[in-house]
Amino acid sequence: MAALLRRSLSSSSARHDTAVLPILLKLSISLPYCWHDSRCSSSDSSSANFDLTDLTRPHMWYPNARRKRRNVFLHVGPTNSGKTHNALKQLESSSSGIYCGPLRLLAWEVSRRLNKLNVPCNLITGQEREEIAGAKHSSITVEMADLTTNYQCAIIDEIQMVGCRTRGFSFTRALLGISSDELHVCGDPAAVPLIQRILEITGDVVKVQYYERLSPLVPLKVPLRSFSNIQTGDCIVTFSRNQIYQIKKQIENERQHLCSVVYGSLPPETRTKQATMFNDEMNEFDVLVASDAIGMGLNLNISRIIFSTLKKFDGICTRELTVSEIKQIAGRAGRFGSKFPVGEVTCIDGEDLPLLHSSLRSPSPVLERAGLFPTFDLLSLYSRLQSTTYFHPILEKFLEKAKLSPDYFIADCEGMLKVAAVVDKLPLTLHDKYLFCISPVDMNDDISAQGLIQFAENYAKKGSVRLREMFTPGSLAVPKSQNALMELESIHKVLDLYVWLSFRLEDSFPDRELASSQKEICSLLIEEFLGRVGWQNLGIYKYWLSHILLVHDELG
Ligand SMILES: Nc1ncnc2c1ncn2[C@@H]1O[C@H](COP(=O)(O)OP(=O)(O)OP(=O)(O)O)[C@@H](O)[C@H]1O
Ligand SMILES: [Mg+2]
Repeated sequence: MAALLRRSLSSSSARHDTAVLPILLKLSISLPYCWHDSRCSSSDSSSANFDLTDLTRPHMWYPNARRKRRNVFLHVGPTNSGKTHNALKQLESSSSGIYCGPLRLLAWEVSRRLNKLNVPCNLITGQEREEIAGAKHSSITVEMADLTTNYQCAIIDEIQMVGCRTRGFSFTRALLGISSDELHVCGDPAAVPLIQRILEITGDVVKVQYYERLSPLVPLKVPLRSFSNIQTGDCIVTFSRNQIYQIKKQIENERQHLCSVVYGSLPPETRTKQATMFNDEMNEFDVLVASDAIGMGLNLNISRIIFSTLKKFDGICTRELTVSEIKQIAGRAGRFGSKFPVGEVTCIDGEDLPLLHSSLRSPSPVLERAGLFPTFDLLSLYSRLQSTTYFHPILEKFLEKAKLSPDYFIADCEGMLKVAAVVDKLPLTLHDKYLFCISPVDMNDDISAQGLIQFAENYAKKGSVRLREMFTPGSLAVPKSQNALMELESIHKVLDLYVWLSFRLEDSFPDRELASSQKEICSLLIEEFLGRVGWQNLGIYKYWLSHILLVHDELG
C-alpha cells in the first residue's frame, strides 16, 4: 500500500517529469528528485544556452515513455459510440494497465467494471486510494497518472479535454508521458489532427479508429414549453445551482415526478447516489435536473435531454455553449443498452431550437492547441536563478517568458496565482507552496479559500494541522435552507482538501480518517436535504389521487 501511494503521489505532483539533467549539468545544481536519462541529456545538453522557459519540446520531459515506441490507438466518434467500451476491452485483457479519466465518477465506474470482471483494479484519485490485493490495473483521474511505471495497456479518456484551459495540461502530460506498449486514446474526432501532430515527433505508431453512434439521437422539432410536459426519463440541463433547485421545485410542484440532481459542487459520492437513484427503475426519482457535470462519459438512463438554456457562465462571462459542449451533453440521451434506446433532445424555449439543431448537425471545431504547464523541477530551477522562493512572481514571470510551439498553450493559472499570493506570506518551502497551489481548492468559494488559508498557516506555524482545532465533529446538521446547503457543500470541499493534503504531507495532516468520515457525514446530510426537498408523499398522493378518481367514477 505504502509503495503504491508513494508512487502515485510523487507522480501526481509532476515533480519527476522534466528532463532536468542538461540544466543541472549547466548550472551545477543538484535536485533530490531528478532522474537521469542519457537520451535526453545527450540531445538537450548540446544546446549552448539552455533556456528554462523554452517549453517547445515537452515530449522530451518524459524519457520513460520515449524509450518505447508506443502503439497509440485513437478511438474517436460521437458520444455513445462505444469508444470507451472498446478501449476497456483491451485494458481488461492486458497483463497490466491504467485507465485515466477526467472525473472521479468515471474512475469509480471503470474500477467497479474491472473488479466485477475479476480483473483486480485499484482506484486512485486525488482524494481516494483503494488498493486491491494483487492488482496490476488502476483506474485513476488523469492528474494522478504515474509516469514511472511501465504498463502493457493504458487508456486516456475524453482526450478533447487537452484543450481545457485549466486542466488540459494534465491530459497533455498523460498523452506524452505514460509509458505503455499500447495507448488507447478516446474522444472527439476534433482532437485527431492535434494529437497526430503532437505524437509525430515521439516516434509512436498512431492508428485512428472512427466510430458511429450506437443508438439514434433525435433532435425534436418542438420545445418542451412547460414543466407539465415532463416525462419519466427526462433530464433538464441548466447551469446555475439556483436554477437547478428552482426547476426541481417547479417540476415536483406538478406532483407527478421526483427529481434527482447532479451538479459540480455536490460531493462526488452524492452525485453518484443521485445518478444511481435516477437510473434505478424501481426508484421514484424518475427525472434528473443537472448541470454539465453529466456531460462526460457517464452512462445514465436518460430518454430526453431538455436544455433550459444554451448559455452558461464560464467563470469569466456568460456565453453560448460551444458546438462540442451541446453535442456532448445532448449525447447523454438514449445510451446504448439502457432502457431508452432512442435518445431525444430539445429545449424549453422554442427560440433556442435553431442553435440546438445546427450545433447537433455541425462537426465540433478542430482543436488547435493542447494545454501545457511547467513541471515543479523547472519552476524550482527558475526560482534558484531568480534567487527567490516567492512563488507568485516566479510563476508569473515564467509564464510570461514561456516559449511554446504552436501546438500548445499555457494553462490558465489564475487560481494558482491566487493561492500563491496567500502562501507567499508564509514561511514555506517552494515545494510546499507549489503543493498548496496545485491543490483542488476553489478560491472563488469563501469557505473553501478560508480552509486553505488556515491549513497553510497552521502548517507553516506548527508543522502539524489537527482537524479538531478548526472543526468540531458532531456539529454538522441537515441544512434547512439553500444557504445552509451551500455552506455544507463548502465544508465538504474543505474536508476534501484536508484529505488531499494528507496524502501528500502525511505526517503534518494526520487526521485523514476523521476528515473522511466527516466528509461522508456531509454527503449523507446533503442527501437527506435533497430527499426532504423532494415531494415526500408521492406514494400517499398517488393513493389519494386514485381514491378520488375511483370515488369520482363511482359517482358517475
Ligand atoms: N459492443 C458493445 N457491447 C455491449 N455494450 C456496449 C458495446 N459498446 C458499447 N456498449 C455500451 O454502450 C454504452 C456507451 O458506450 P461507451 O460508454 O463506450 O460510449 P462512448 O463512445 O465512450 O461515449 P461518450 O463519448 O459519451 O463517452 C455503454 O453503456 C457501453 O457499455
Ligand atoms: Mg466514453
